[in-house]
Amino acid sequence: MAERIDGKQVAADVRAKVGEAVKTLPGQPTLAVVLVGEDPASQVYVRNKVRQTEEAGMRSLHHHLPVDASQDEVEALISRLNGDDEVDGILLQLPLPKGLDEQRAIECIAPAKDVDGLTEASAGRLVLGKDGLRPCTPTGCVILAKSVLGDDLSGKNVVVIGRSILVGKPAALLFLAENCTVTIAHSRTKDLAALCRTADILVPAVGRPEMVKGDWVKPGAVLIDVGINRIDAPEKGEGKTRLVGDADFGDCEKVAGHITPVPGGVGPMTIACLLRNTVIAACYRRGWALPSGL
Ligand SMILES: Nc1nc(=O)c2c([nH]1)NC[C@@H]1CN(c3ccc(C(=O)N[C@@H](CCC(=O)O)C(=O)O)cc3)C=[N+]21
Ligand SMILES: [Mg+2]
Repeated sequence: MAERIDGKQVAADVRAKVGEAVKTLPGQPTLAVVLVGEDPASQVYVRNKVRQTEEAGMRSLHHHLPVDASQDEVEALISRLNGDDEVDGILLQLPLPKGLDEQRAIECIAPAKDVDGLTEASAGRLVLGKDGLRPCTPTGCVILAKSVLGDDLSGKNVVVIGRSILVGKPAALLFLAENCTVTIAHSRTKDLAALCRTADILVPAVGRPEMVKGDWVKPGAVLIDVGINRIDAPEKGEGKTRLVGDADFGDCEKVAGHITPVPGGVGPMTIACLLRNTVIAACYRRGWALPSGL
């Protein structure tokens, strides 16, 4: 039976390290969170981000625009935060309400404050192997893999399933930067199961509930499940739902060596890495030395 990787615990460890790092800095990093509209799930995420930012000893500013805010209003707020010397990081909560152009809005964020790592500048620096702000969920995947395999991932075969801008592509590049041998699988990949069985580290990130089965997994492999899918759960009662990953946990845990659960796996790491990026952004921008142990 696979050992469970406790993402909640690893995320708490990262946040504790961030908190320790913050104490050693000459000033207090500030994260500005921008929420547009009233999406209930986004409101929960934003509340968690604000709370955890403050728990790590940083300042958070919360900006809320109405659901009918125009593209110009969103971009004007971002420009103002770009120009505000107090602000180290800007998080534009996604998705934006219909009618707004997400990519254009993200592109307004000053690269130095891009704590989500989603601007063209951040993506370009990742491809070029330059230091910079890395996307949070993929960074969380690498940290989770290291939590069981140790810091040296060199030579590991990694299969990332999914090529999204937010997760799949940057995850592949981050594992490549760790000297892994990386394959990106996607909807046109032939014999996906056989390819997945070559993976020492398997990273499904497609948003398809329980797609990865036990016989896709190499015995002893590390399975980092990025999917967070809400599905009907009639066994819990009428109208009830539950969260599942992209891997069939009950099936895969019989084969894998280590496996992340959903919930409690990659999800909590995303926020922890956002806090970490806020410290990194503050240090780069203000010319502070990056604290060790981050
Ligand atoms: N600019 C931006 N950056 C983001 O990083 C971003 C975003 N927008 N919009 C929404 C998605 C989603 N996201 C999650 C963060 C934490 C959990 C998380 O902690 N999930 C818990 C379960 C939560 C539950 O029970 O619903 C877990 O997996 O254990 C999930 C999803 C960040 N996102
Ligand atoms: Mg695809």
